[in-house]
Amino acid sequence: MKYIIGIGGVTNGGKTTLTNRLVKNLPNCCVVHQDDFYKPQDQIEVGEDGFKQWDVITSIDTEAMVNTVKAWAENPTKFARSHGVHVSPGSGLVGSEDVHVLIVEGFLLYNYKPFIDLCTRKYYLAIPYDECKRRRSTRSYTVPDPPGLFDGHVWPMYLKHRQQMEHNDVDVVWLDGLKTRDDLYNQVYEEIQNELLNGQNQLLNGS
Ligand SMILES: Nc1ncnc2c1ncn2[C@@H]1O[C@H](COP(=O)(O)OP(=O)(O)O)[C@@H](O)[C@H]1O
Ligand SMILES: O=C(O)c1ccc[n+]([C@@H]2O[C@H](COP(=O)([O-])O)[C@@H](O)[C@H]2O)c1
Repeated sequence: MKYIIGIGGVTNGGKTTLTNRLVKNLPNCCVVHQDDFYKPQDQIEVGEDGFKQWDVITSIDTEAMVNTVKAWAENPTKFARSHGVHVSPGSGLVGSEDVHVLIVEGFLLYNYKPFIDLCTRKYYLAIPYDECKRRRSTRSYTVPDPPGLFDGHVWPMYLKHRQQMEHNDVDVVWLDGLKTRDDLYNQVYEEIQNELLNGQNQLLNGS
């Protein structure tokens, strides 16, 4: 059985922190990071505002990302092994080779329908403006933020994409990124485990 879990939401909402912990603890779990699909820097457009437009969907090779997710779905065992993920042998119960989980983590996951359609469950981490700006100011990206980028580009694009997602009625599970790391992890881990158990029970009951 295969489960694709999206961990989306605002920049610095805690997506990577939550993802890293889930990946360590879920059975046969692989991960895809949306940031790894950024187009080369010279292909990132400069907007009328003078900023490089990092926070728009066209800056990401979404097709390549979806193809990677599909490659996992075609053969999760092969994908896991080629990405150094240990695959546990088993009998069909949770924790066995028959259960495979892929976590896809990124800030613009739910504005691209081909990806939305692949997801079993879609989480969305949100934090308020002040906290987001504070966390972002301590972060160093491969390309450092120029002065004014957060207020001039990052936050307005976040609001725009979030509105678009809500307008399209994407059925996300909202997560309050102000909760502690432990609380977030425990909530999401438990929900995913329940989903895996339900899937196993349905299989055992033949439904
Ligand atoms: N639940 C949390 N509470 C407080 N700080 C957090 C929490 N989760 C992550 N952080 C911190 O916020 C920053 C961004 O976290 P990260 O997981 O990299 O976010 P994202 O992947 O969403 O950009 C890091 O400094 C991280 O330690
Ligand atoms: O990863 C990169 O190469 C990169 C280069 C420039 C900027 N970024 C920023 O990465 C942010 C998304 O990643 P994250 O982990 O903060 O959700 C987004 O807000 C971009 O402005 C990321």
